[in-house]
Order: sequence, then C-alpha cells, then structure tokens
Amino acid sequence: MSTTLSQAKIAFVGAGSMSEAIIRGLIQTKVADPQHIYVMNRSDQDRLTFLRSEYGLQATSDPITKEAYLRQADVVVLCMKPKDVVTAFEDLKPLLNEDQLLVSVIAGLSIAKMEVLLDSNMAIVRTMPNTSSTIGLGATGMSFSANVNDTFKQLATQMFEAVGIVSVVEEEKLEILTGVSGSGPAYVYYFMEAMIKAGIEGGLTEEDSRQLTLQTVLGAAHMVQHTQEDPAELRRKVTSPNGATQASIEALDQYQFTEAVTKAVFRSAERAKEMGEQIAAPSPVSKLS
Ligand SMILES: NC(=O)C1=CN([C@@H]2O[C@H](COP(=O)(O)OP(=O)(O)OC[C@H]3O[C@@H](n4cnc5c(N)ncnc54)[C@H](O)[C@@H]3O)[C@@H](O)[C@H]2O)C=CC1
Ligand SMILES: O=C(O)[C@@H]1CCC=N1
Repeated sequence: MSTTLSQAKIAFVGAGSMSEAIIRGLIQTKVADPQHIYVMNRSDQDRLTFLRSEYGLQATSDPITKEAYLRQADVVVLCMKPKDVVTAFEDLKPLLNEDQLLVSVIAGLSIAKMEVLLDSNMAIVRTMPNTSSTIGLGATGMSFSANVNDTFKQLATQMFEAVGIVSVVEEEKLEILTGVSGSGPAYVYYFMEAMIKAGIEGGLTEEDSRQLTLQTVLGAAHMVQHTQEDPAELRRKVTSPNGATQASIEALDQYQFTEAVTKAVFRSAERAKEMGEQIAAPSPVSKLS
C-alpha cells in the first residue's frame, strides 16, 4: 500500500460533520490529494454534490461505485453515527481486506467489538477527533489494535496531525478523552452563547457582545499557549483582590461551576461508553465493551 498520505487512497464512509472536518483539514494543509479522497453516504445526494464541488473529491452513494471505492482504498475511515454501525459493518465486511487500515472516529465503539463485527484481524485505529480539525486546530485521541504495524501507525498519526494535535492513549482512556476534547468544543460554544446573551441583556449590541466574547475566548486560549502558564495563575492575574472578577468567580462558585464542568466531562465519557455498549454485535461478543 502507499506509505505516504499524499499517495494513499482514503475512503470516508459517512459524509457528515466529522468526515468533512477531517477532509477539509487534510485538503487545506495539502497533506492529502483530493483526487485520492473518496466519500460515501447512504443517500443524501445534495450533500455529496456539495462535497464534490467544494473539495474536488470523489463522492457517491451508488452501491457499485461505493464497492469500487472501498476495494481500492488504502485507508477506510468510518464516520457514521453509533446507531448506524451494525448495518454499515454488515455492508463493509465483504469488501475490506487485511492490507487496508481501518480508522474509526465512532464514539464508544471498542476495537474488540469492531474485530467481532468484521470477523477479521485487520489493522484498526480507534480515534476520537473533534470538529476543530476543520481549521487544523483539532485534538485527536488515538489507540491502535494489536495488528497496526509501524507504517500504519505513522500514516494514522500523520493523517490526524495534519489537522491538529494527536495524543496516543490506552484504549480505556478514549472515553474520558471524549469528555474533554471530543465534546469539549461544545462546552466552549455553550459558554460563549451564555456570555453573549448576558452582554446583550446588560445593554451591549449583539454585534459588540459577540465580538468581545470571541476575542476574549481567543485571547485567553492564546495566553495559555503563549505564556505556558497555568490557567489558574493566569486567572489570578485577572482577579484583583476584592475586585469585579473576584465577585464574578464567587458567583460562578455559588452555581458550582467546577462541579458542573466536571459532571459534563464525566457524563460525556459515560454516554460514549453506553453508546458503544448499545451497539449489538453477534455473539460471542457479550463480554466485550
Ligand atoms: N461531530 C463531532 O463533533 C464528533 C463526532 N464523532 C463521531 O463521528 C461520527 C459521525 O458523527 P457526525 O459526523 O457528527 O454525524 P453526521 O450525522 O453528521 O454524519 C453521519 C453520516 O454517516 C452517514 N451514514 C450512516 N450510515 C451509513 C452507512 N451505512 N454507509 C455510509 N454512510 C452512512 C450518514 O448518511 C451521514 O452522512 C459519530 O460516530 C461520532 O461519534 C467523533 C468526534 C467528534
Ligand atoms: O456527541 C457525540 O456523541 C460525538 C462524540 C464527541 C462529539 N460528538
């Protein structure tokens, strides 16, 4: 198989937000050749037409063309929702082979369950990316099955490093990682929504409240990155004794801000695990998670 990403044929099964985030990142960074990117979904033709015209890639929902794409792919990336996994694997099983690399972005779906669903020992990389991959600022967690050789490890790492940072972790840590960085962008957006709303309630125009919130979040993230200081230390520098920020942090504490965020991270992890467990695999998988 092709050992570099620019030569590799990459097939994305599922044409939704996560596959577009990765594809866009790969193409914008010129790490992959759009002519070698194949995208397929169940039926949404408009979505495929959009992806084809936006990125110059190959896209289809036609079963015969899908089969051809899958058979010639070096890397097959699974990007469907957990509820669609069983049907998708039934269709994929006869078309995949052990020279290919299978990459999953599906929350909660364990490597062991994928091996049972495929009834194969093909090389599998289980990942948890996030949507910031769209602009090359993704954060991806990754674990390898026993059969992933060094070439495949390098290829998978290269693929996700093209769209952000990569942490290789033990598979059992992928759920908590989902709680931190997989779902994480949504917490930040939710926080921003609340800040914008409060600014408007206090009398700012919608435009001002939005721009000020955006620059504040951007500036704070860059401060952590550029100064390498601990967020707690940077917070201390904003917080004058008995000043406005101290009063506002006390208000957050009164509403159990830290506990709420901790609960959110753990609840995401728990839900990812639940979704994986709910994917029905043929016996003898009952012991697998
Ligand atoms: N959206 C996010 O922020 C993240 C999502 N993920 C994972 O990515 C996966 C996809 O999520 P989204 O992109 O948000 O979902 P989505 O609903 O936007 O896209 C799913 C796509 O899969 C297609 N599909 C379903 N069954 C199929 C089949 N049998 N064959 C071909 N295509 C099929 C659908 O037509 C749709 O295009 C999920 O498993 C999720 O856990 C992982 C990290 C972050
Ligand atoms: O909400 C979800 O299930 C997926 C996994 C992490 C982000 N989106």
